[in-house]
Amino acid sequence: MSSRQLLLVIGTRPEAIKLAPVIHTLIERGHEPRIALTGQHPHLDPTLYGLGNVPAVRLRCKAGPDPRHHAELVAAALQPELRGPSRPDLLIVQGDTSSALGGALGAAAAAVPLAHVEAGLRSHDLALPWPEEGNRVEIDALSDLLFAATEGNAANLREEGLGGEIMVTGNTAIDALFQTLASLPPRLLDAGGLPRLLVTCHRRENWGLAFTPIATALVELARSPFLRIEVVLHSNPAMADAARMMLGGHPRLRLLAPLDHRGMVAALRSANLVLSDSGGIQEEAPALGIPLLVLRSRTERPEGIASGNSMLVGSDRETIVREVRRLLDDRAAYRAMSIPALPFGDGQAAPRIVDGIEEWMVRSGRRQERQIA
Ligand SMILES: CC(=O)N[C@@H]1[C@@H](OP(=O)(O)OP(=O)(O)OC[C@H]2O[C@@H](n3ccc(=O)[nH]c3=O)[C@H](O)[C@@H]2O)O[C@H](CO)[C@@H](O)[C@@H]1O
Repeated sequence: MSSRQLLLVIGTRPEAIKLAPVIHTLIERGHEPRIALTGQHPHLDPTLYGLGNVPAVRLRCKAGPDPRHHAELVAAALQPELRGPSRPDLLIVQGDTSSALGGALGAAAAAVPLAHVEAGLRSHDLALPWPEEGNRVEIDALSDLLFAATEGNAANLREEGLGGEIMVTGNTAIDALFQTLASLPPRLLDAGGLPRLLVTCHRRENWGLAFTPIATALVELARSPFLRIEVVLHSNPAMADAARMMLGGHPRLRLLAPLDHRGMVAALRSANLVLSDSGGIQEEAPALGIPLLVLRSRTERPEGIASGNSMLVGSDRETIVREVRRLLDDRAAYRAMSIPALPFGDGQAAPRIVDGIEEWMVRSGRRQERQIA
């Protein structure tokens, strides 16, 4: 079975975090996967995710202002890989980036079967977030294998009547979270320390001027000497520059350079409250039992809200300030949001995904044998 070729597309940090458990499981089971690094995050270092020894092809497709154009660049740059002597039997993409869409378009053009990890996420609004919602819809429609993280995600796919095979696996974000947690030293109790508010913000709808109400809310919250606020900057300069300009130099607002996954999980684990528009953090915070206020007006991850761990606050200054203060003042409301829950998976998504891939390979091998006979 290991002679079958598997190629996984990775463009950004979250794709590396979420595909690493799948790649490690494939290797443990004797497969020899390869990765295609698209260049969307140009400084992405595979060694940080334990992927240093995985054969990699670098596509060098820098992301520009037009994500569709980037997807098309990735699709074109993949063609020699998809049509040459190392043509994969299956191309695997994850999530909703333009790299993932590029992988899917490239696979379709070269008639290479496609698997989508984290299929079926839907906000049901193409603008929120743009372009990710449209990317997901398009990738799912092109996929032969659809690995849905939750039953809700699978139901979204069934409603669309797609042709691919659907399997509910959990999200590999939770596998990665548990693995990273296991590598951290035990948490020291910060007895008597000030409550910590951890903030991340990078969605396109919060870029530039749209970040102003969020920044104003943080400055207002920072008036309290009884709160520590830490803002983790994103590697995207558009976001980091806006945050530095609007928040830099404030004595009670610490701006942190982007963290590696260990650093981020450690920061999440020791926060009292998180404010974020990140998809991955919406999955991780409930598992850690850290209340999360989501800086978006809609989410494709309603499971975190249903489990009581997160709440949508959008980007309205007043709502953000009110909800942060309420949770810090109202012990019962805080406690209700801090019960750890696993609505996105139990940490065993990668073995289920690899089971699905192996079963699919056996079936497709039989189909090919029948065609030859
Ligand atoms: C619309 C949407 O929701 N799209 C998502 C988008 O990604 P995102 O919004 O989740 O992106 P980020 O917030 O950058 O990443 C999150 C991960 O990064 C870790 N992290 C964070 C800050 C840091 O300084 N250091 C870190 O290590 C963090 O703990 C977490 O694991 O693309 C993914 C791939 O396709 C999709 O899966 C996913 O739907």
